[in-house]
Amino acid sequence: MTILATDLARPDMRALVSYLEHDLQPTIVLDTDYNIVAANTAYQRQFGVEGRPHVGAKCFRVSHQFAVPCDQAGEHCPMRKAHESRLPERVLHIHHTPRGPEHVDVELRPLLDEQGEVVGYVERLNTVTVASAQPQHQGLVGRSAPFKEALGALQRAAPSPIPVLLQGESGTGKELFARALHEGSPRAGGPLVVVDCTGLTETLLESELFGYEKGAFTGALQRKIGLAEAAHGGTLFLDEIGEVPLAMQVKLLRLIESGSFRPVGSLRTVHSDFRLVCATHKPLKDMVAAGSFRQDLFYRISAFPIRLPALRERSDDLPLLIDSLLQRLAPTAVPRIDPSAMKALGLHDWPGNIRELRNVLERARLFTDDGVIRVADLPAELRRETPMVAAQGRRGRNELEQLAHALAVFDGPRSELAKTLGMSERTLYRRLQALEGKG
Ligand SMILES: Nc1ncnc2c1ncn2[C@@H]1O[C@H](COP(=O)(O)OP(=O)(O)OP(=O)(O)O)[C@@H](O)[C@H]1O
Repeated sequence: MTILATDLARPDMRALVSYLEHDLQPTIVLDTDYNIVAANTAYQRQFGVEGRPHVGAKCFRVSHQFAVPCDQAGEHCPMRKAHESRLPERVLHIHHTPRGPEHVDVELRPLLDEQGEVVGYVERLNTVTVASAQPQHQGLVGRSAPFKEALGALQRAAPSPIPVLLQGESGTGKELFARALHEGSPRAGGPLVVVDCTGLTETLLESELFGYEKGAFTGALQRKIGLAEAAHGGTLFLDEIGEVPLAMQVKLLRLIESGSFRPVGSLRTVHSDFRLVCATHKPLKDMVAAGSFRQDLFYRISAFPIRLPALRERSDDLPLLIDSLLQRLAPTAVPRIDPSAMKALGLHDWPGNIRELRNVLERARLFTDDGVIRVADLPAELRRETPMVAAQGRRGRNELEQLAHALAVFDGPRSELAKTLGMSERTLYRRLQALEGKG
């Protein structure tokens, strides 16, 4: 461990530093003037550049490339707070690292002298692996303040068994967050079982969730284990829990409270040990007031609510999300977006959130033939929002030509193509006929 010759190099501090050297977590020691005075090997390995451990440098310069402390640059500074409270502080920051920007969970502990004065700090850094601040082929990406707030909450909840309720509009990434919670938890090695509660009748939900015995009902030709049992040792994710019929809610409550249930047509009680994560886009509290959602169930599932921001609240993330989604849609030839199209995307309200963004990009990719997405490749409602921009649309290529191009490059069933192009299958069929008539 490298130590700078300062006050913190006193014998007692040397003892502390030698202790930290054995920490597998990247750890640094800071003085009260933001100087890094010692860094353990784990830190040097993860954050050092070409063997330079950053000792002697200011923490805000190393981690953020700021010229001033974080709080003066609009970031939350844990040092300022720890100095006042004399207590440990934890905060999620985006740090500049040799691998580019990364989400880092920063834990700062003040070091106090005999008089209780703060003489320095120990900072432990934990790189967040379940989300990325750079374009990524999979998983959660984001770096805006509302995204960081949700991610910070996820980081807090993940290690504990507490039930989490993910609340957000459709397409905001509730399922991805549930996956990240599972992956960040001690149950990551166990199963993640997703149950979509939409459109299921009470009987169907019950047999799906609890399983059934052979002969329990017509069509039950053999015994089937339920999803609650399949989640044993892992996470049970109940998506759209607001859709669960009232009559079924009491059985769900029993399952959550005791971890026990009876498969349909069975006398035996099965026990399953799972961590519960639920999601909804519905206002459950209002539903409780209206009598359509049980209050006791609501309190059971909402011990740790996390609100996922709508895409329009995190428009700073749009370029990063677009880069990531394009990499995912076309990994071998990632299309570019021209500035006017980018502007049009930025002006849209995104009621369907990231799912809508993904569909728009997928559609646009099918319409571009030179690898550059332009305003003309965007759906009409996005073009309408930017009449000026739309007027600059490149080609007079007619709709049938665009369709012919989409057909040539789309690899999948026609029903999917219709969905991607935002038209009904009938409309697609009619246009295809027109195309054939032309050819
Ligand atoms: N932060 C994110 N980074 C990258 N991709 C994301 C992010 N959030 C969502 N997505 C993508 O957006 C799409 C919708 O996400 P997801 O299905 O998780 O949303 P949802 O909130 O569960 O939707 P619904 O309520 O309709 O079930 C998926 O393709 C997902 O991969």
